[in-house]
Amino acid sequence: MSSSHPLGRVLVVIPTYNERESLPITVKGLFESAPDVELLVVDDNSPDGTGEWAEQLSASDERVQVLHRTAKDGLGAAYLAGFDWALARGYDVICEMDADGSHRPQDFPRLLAALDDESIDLAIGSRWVPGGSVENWPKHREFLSRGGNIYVKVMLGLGINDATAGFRAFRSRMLQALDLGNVASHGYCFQVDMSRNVIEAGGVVAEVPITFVERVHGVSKMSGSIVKEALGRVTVWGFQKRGRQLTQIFRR
Ligand SMILES: Nc1nc2c(ncn2[C@@H]2O[C@H](COP(=O)(O)OP(=O)(O)O[C@H]3O[C@H](CO)[C@@H](O)[C@H](O)[C@@H]3O)[C@@H](O)[C@H]2O)c(=O)[nH]1
Repeated sequence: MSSSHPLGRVLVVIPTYNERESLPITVKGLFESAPDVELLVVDDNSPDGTGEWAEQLSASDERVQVLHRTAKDGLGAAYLAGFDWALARGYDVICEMDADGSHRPQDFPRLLAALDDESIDLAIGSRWVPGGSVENWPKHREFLSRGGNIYVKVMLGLGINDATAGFRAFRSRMLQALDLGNVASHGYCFQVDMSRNVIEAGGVVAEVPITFVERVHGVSKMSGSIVKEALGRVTVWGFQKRGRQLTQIFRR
């Protein structure tokens, strides 16, 4: 299918694990807000039938494709599979969006519009910039997200306020310039990993304020191991960065 979107062919990748109730609402909202984009659902063999539902939709809507994976293997691996799929098919813009309704479809056109500026390589829908907000998010999650982003800022100095955000639009040329085979993060740390890779490759990031809404259906896949992975990797990347800086200073 060829899209008539002014930015070219735009693909939204939605990773799913047990989102049977949320996904139909999200997809309906997405196509109401942006009828000229395409959708790839990357499902990790959800026991609740999410993948089957997406497959049925795909049969009746040519804008929708489904990538079935055999088992739950984390958000990062699902997105990487989706990016590979999309890059092999020549999309111009590749987006990330959660299935659970946290990313409001009405914010999506504003997110994409950030790429109207040719110099922007990645647009991030951000909770932690002026105008951004969260609704009904449990206090401990807000604390974790705010605290995590402060830690990322201190350790990595990326200049991004919401480096863990999962509502994103990448220009494909940016993804092509990255070594995606080296991105090993499984959980939400994947978002920090991608932010870091984009900045280190010289990419330009814009943050667009969004309202992040706590899901109504289903449950978050957040876990202790996801937090541990993020803490561990960000700490290692931070020390590696400082090591590189020190080496440069001593070489002068
Ligand atoms: N295919 C697949 N999808 C997954 C997996 N784990 C999670 N997902 C999907 O990834 C999306 C986000 O997962 P949630 O578990 O709903 O995330 P959250 O708790 O709302 O977390 C939000 O905050 C994080 C921290 O700021 C963000 O990093 C994350 O993107 C999201 O916005 C959902 O569509 C969910 O089904 C997995 O192992 N496999």
